[in-house]
Amino acid sequence: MKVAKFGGTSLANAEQIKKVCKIIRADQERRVVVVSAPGKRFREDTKVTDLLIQYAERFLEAGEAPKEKQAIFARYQEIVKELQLSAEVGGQIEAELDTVLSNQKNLSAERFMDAVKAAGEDTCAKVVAHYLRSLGEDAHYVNPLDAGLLVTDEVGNAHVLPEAYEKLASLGADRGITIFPGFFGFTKSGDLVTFSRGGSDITGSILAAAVKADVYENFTDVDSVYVVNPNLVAHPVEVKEITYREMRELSYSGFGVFHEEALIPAYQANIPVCIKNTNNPAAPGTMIVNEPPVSTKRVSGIASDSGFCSIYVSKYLMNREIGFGRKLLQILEEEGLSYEHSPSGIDNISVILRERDLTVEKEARIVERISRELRVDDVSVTHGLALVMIVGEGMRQSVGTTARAAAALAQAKINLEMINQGSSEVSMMFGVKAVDADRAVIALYQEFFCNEEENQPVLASHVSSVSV
Ligand SMILES: Nc1ncnc2c1ncn2[C@@H]1O[C@H](COP(=O)(O)OP(=O)(O)O)[C@@H](O)[C@H]1O
Ligand SMILES: N[C@@H](CC(=O)OP(=O)(O)O)C(=O)O
Repeated sequence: MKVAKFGGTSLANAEQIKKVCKIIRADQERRVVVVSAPGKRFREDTKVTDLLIQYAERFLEAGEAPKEKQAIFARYQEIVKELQLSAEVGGQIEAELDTVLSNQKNLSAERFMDAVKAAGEDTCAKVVAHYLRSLGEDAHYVNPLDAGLLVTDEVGNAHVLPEAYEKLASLGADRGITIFPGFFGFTKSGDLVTFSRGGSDITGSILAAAVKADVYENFTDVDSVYVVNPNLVAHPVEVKEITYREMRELSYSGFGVFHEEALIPAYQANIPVCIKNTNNPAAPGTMIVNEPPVSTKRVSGIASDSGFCSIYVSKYLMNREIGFGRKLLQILEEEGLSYEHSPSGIDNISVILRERDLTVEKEARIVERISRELRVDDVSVTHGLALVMIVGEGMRQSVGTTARAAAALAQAKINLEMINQGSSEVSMMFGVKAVDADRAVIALYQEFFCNEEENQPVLASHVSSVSV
């Protein structure tokens, strides 16, 4: 059995939904289908999820938001009309959507926001199920509450609870085609909570693990994952196969094509993931697998993400001071901050954080506490950083990758704020000024992918020899 997830771009309008349904009908193994909310129809368009957020913000501010509500209804009305669903079905779908948008009673502002956001996927799932039925298929919408998709109570950032998998397993035995809305689940007390943005990928992965699917197909709008963001480099090299570990690093570092948290459920259940194109389903796509291929390129991908800052701390003989690292991280913990990376030297350490988590007040308090409580020689904060990551299982087997990357960046006149090799040895991180990030990615792409000889395949670590 296959679990197929279709992203917002695949469901942006009636024409796209028709393509999606054709894909579902083309393979009887596609029995569990996860859908996102309609995405952008063209570059300047607004995703339905963003329209819903605008609506909820305005509603919470003014007690009503008729213009914003109409924009949402208009998207679904157009889809319902072009799919030639009956007026009765259209009316029912609209009434159910209206109930969610108008019902703020007994809900806190943040719960209302999550309920409204989730209505994008929920309504879309109902539309797709109705359309498939109009084509004669035995398709049914399933609500995550009834199915048992239990999640933590972290509004806008839920995580699946382990007991959800057992409950969701029975979806595999359901008759016909299950159409399941992505992006949200329910707490044990029955409150709706959404995953983080882009989280329909996570729903698909959870369902694939729960029903022990043969493959989790993730349909989007590109033929494959590319070694670099295709918005940055025209027609970059395609990735045919990539490991969970490489993809996790690259998703974390900015590959927007697949949510970074979506790999874990599939990985733990050993379900291969295939990224495919709704607009070109015949293309083989990219397989995300457990082991690297027998011969693997040293670099599998290059990504970058901005919005980081670094707290630099130096103190003579820091290496001899037992508990220094713990005390430093404890200050961050007490300020409610998680950290991303922490490169260190003998007398100094840097802690990299997401900038959005560090308010001006928190920063001042942290700097003051580090100076006073840890009696350091120097503490400073650098803002506006981007992390550029080169990732590849083959890096473990090859020497000189860091030197080549650093030389390529130097040649492009990009100043390195820091270098950090991931402990797994499949990634190398370069901290650069955010304004230099795109140039850095392009320079690294040219270094590792524009000269084939320079990125010759090396043997993967699990392979001791190849027979020819
Ligand atoms: N390395 C990459 N490979 C492929 N696509 C990428 C990569 N990095 C970023 N993207 C972008 O991810 C987009 C697909 O993700 P997204 O817009 O979230 O799709 P969906 O609506 O299907 O969820 C692509 O159109 C592409 O612009
Ligand atoms: N619609 C939600 C969840 C999602 O996964 O969307 P998409 O498949 O368009 O990335 C969002 O925009 O965040």
